[in-house]
Amino acid sequence: MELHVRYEGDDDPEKCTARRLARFDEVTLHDSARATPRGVVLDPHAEQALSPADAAGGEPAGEAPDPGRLVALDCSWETAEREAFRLDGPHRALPFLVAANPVNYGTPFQLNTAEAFAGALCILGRRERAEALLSHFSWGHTFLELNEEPLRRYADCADSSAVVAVQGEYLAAVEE
Ligand SMILES: C[S@@+](CC[C@H](N)C(=O)[O-])C[C@H]1O[C@@H](n2cnc3c(N)ncnc32)[C@H](O)[C@@H]1O
Repeated sequence: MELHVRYEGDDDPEKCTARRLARFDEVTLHDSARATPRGVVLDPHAEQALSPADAAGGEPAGEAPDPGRLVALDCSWETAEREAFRLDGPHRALPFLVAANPVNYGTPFQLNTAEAFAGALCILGRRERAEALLSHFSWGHTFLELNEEPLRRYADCADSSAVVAVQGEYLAAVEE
C-alpha cells in the first residue's frame, strides 16, 4: 500500500514524523493538493470511520488503485481545520485510538502522521507494515501496545458501522 503525505510544512520540522518517514522512503511528500494522488484520505473531520472495507483504497470493486493508497495531511493541529483537507479521494476518520508520542501522549483521536498511518494499516490488515513504520520512532512500539485491543477489534469489523459500534464501547469507558 502506498503512503502519501500532503506536506504543509507549518510544524516543527525537527519533530515532524512525515519528514522522518520520507527520509526512510516509507512515504512520499507532496507540496500541494494538486500534486497529491487520490487515495483514502485520513481526515479527523470525516463523517465515515475507516474500516477493513476500505482495504481496496476506498474505490468501488474493480476500480481500486493498485495496491491502494493512504493519504495524510501533515500540518500543525492549529491549522488542521476541515477546509485544509481538500484532497481527492474518500475521506475517513480513524476510530478511538490513543496517541503514544511524547507531544500528545494519552490523547485520543489526535494522532501524529506516523501513528495515523500505522493505525490505519492495522485496521486494513497490514500490521507488519505498521510495525515497520513505527520502528523509526523510539515511542513507536508504545502506540501498538496502548492500542492493542481496539486495533485488533477494529481489524475484525466488516464495515464502518461495526467499527463505530466497537468505538462506542471505548468512548463509554472513557466517560465513566
Ligand atoms: C494534524 S497532522 C500533525 C502531524 C504532526 N506534526 C507530525 O509530526 O506527525 C496529523 C495527521 O494525521 C492524520 N490523523 C491524525 N489523527 C487522525 C484521526 N483521528 N482521524 C483521521 N486522521 C487522523 C491526519 O491526516 C492529520 O492531518
